[in-house]
Amino acid sequence: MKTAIFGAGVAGLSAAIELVERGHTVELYEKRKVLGGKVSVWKDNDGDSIESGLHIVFGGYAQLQNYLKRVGAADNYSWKAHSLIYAEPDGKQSFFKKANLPSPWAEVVGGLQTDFLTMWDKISLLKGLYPALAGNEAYFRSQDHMTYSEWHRKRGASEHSLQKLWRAIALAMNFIEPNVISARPMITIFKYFGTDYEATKFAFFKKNPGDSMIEPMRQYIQSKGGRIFVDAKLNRFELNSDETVKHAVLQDGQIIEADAFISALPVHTVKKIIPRPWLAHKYFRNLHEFQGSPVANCQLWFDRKITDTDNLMFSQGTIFATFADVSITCPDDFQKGNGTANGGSVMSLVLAPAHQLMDMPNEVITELVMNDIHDRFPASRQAKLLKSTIVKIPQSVYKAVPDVDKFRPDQISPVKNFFLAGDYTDQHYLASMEGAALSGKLVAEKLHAKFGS
Ligand SMILES: Cc1cc2nc3c(=O)[nH]c(=O)nc-3n(C[C@H](O)[C@H](O)[C@H](O)COP(=O)(O)OP(=O)(O)OC[C@H]3O[C@@H](n4cnc5c(N)ncnc54)[C@H](O)[C@@H]3O)c2cc1C
Repeated sequence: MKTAIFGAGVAGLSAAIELVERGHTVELYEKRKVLGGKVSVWKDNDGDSIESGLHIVFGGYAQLQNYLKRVGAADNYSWKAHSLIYAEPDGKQSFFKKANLPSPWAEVVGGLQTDFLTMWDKISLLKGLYPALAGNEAYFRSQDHMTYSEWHRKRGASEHSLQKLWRAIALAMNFIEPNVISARPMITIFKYFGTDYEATKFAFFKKNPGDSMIEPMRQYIQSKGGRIFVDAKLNRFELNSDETVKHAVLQDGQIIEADAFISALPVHTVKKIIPRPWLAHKYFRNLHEFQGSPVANCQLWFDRKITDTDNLMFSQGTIFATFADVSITCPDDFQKGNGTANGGSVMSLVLAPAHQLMDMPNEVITELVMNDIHDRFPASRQAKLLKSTIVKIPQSVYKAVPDVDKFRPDQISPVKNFFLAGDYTDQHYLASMEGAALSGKLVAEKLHAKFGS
């Protein structure tokens, strides 16, 4: 059984791992020179690692961690202290620290001790968010018709906690505001956050996601006989008379024959390559319901440390939503002696919401970022900025807006030899590395069940 997979992000790589292990002949085609998709990392001319985006592994990412173990990368990430850290003006920090108790007491006691919420915030949150903590999947799905802001206000939770606490979470999860994101993913996260201590721990890759995860995945797939081609852009599918795929055609005209074809492309690309006859199926037409979230990642190299925080940070009222000093959190890469790093901070910052940044010159964006950095990290005012980079992704993960969840497609399509994988396909996580990993597992299991090896 020969399977051709298009797209070497986490979804395509995960599907390849599963299929080579089941004895399939696997060929993986990636349009870029670098693997990993939204998790990709490459070196610039100075030898510095440039990330598509700062990436965190959550304790609840069981499937992703399973793959990291299988490919020999279980020691390539490290857990950080279990708290949400908010960078405040003038270098202050506020914390939501989980207490050392079983859930939900860890969260209740931690929440009550939090200094950046008022007593009214805390009481209204406890009362207002209860249905989320007690809810199940059916309840979460039933709330998908409204935005998170609507849900929050309807539950009587305070406006201050919405802006202070949950706005940062919405921006971190999906790069969109709470009055845009659906209530469903947010309250699903509350459930995890409020009831499962382990699920909400987070870890950083010791080097970067490329070296610590994508490279071991590549090596593993190739060691099992899988073949990976880069600079290999899928152009189109040509069909048999029964509308199954006859073969795929790459941009350079090369024809790819296989028994089964998996698209592990981002949803905005899949929409462009779906052959016209397939649009007779609602399954394929539904893909047009998805829009990508714009996001940008900024990296700043300083000549000295501007923070000593070894963890993810959030902030409100800044151009960046989540960020970290990767010279501290990812010590095996962004440290003294590597490229531009000279012992100073290397800030990696996710800029969101980012729609207004997509056409802005990078120098202007860097200036805006630096203003906020000076405000949140006063030590940076004495530091010299050695270098900055910006990566813009106009269409990253799909926008989890109200009523879009129901359009997430199953991995099995109505076309007998064509399958979908990707973080946007139907699995129980939002678009994320775990969602992509789950989609890769599901597509391989379903394909294998249908065809065998
Ligand atoms: C800034 C940022 C920060 C993030 N932070 C986190 C985080 O902390 N934790 C987390 O879990 N998730 C995070 N995510 C989300 C996570 O990166 C994605 O959900 C996940 O990586 C998506 O994987 P995927 O394989 O579904 O898609 P992709 O990564 O988009 O992979 C698709 C692949 O298809 C390739 N491709 C496209 N067109 C073609 C073509 N025509 N032919 C061949 N190949 C093609 C692409 O180059 C790409 O390699 C973040 C995302 C961004 C952008």
